Amino acid sequence: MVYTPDAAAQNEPSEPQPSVPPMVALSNISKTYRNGSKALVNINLEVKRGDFLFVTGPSGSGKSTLLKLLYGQERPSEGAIVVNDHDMTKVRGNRLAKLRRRIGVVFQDYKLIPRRTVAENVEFVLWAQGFTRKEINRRLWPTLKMVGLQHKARCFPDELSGGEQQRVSIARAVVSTPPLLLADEPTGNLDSDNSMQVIRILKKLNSIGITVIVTTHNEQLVRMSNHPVVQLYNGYLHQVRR
Ligand SMILES: Nc1ncnc2c1ncn2[C@@H]1O[C@H](COP(=O)(O)OP(=O)(O)OP(=O)(O)O)[C@@H](O)[C@H]1O
Repeated sequence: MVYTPDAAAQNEPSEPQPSVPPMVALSNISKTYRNGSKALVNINLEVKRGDFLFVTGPSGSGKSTLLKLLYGQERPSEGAIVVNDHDMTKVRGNRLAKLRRRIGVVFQDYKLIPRRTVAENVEFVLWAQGFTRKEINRRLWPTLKMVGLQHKARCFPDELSGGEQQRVSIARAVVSTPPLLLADEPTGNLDSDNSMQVIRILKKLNSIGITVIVTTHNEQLVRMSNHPVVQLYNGYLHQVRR
């Protein structure tokens, strides 16, 4: 899977080329929820293919809303969103479902299936996408190894620590080698050692060419890295570090 040459080549980071469209482009995006809550105001943001971006900001500043717009769970009230060459304001139904398979998503609360083992949780994504048994096996083990959990394959989620559960959810998000990975507060429930481990894995995935966008309010994690940072504050976006 992620570490085989073919998968890596598929996502290979490339030199900046003016003709290559960005992975994510938001133009004048605003989002007001039905109750009148203004979550995002006039956001302009471009994320190039192969980039690693931190989105920071206090609670309620619009971080999760931004990611929800990127994977099509919410629609903007105004503006244009293009993700991996698709206009997210227009896609619906089956096309949206298909598009979402090309976006890995990691959540703060893991969202694992409780009665399925680690291996089954990760395999499930591939089954749902119609992969063959042979291909599932080919992808499963390198992915579990990448997150350091091959020895926990037969465990159930409630037999794992929080950090391990989060690593399963990362494995599940990337086992189908999506070109884009969104992680919404992936370290929110973890201590600092586990947080660092999660960020290291995300960086490793980025190094093989996956575009990664991570939201966090953990300033320490952001300071320890040299990746670009944007900050949301009351729905407004500011560039903090390029
Ligand atoms: N489904 C919803 N309906 C109405 N308002 C919402 C909804 N989801 C979020 N909001 C509001 O939109 C604003 C931004 O919320 P969002 O969850 O995007 O912030 P956040 O930065 O991710 O916060 P946190 O760090 O606490 O998760 C908040 O004021 C929130 O109350």
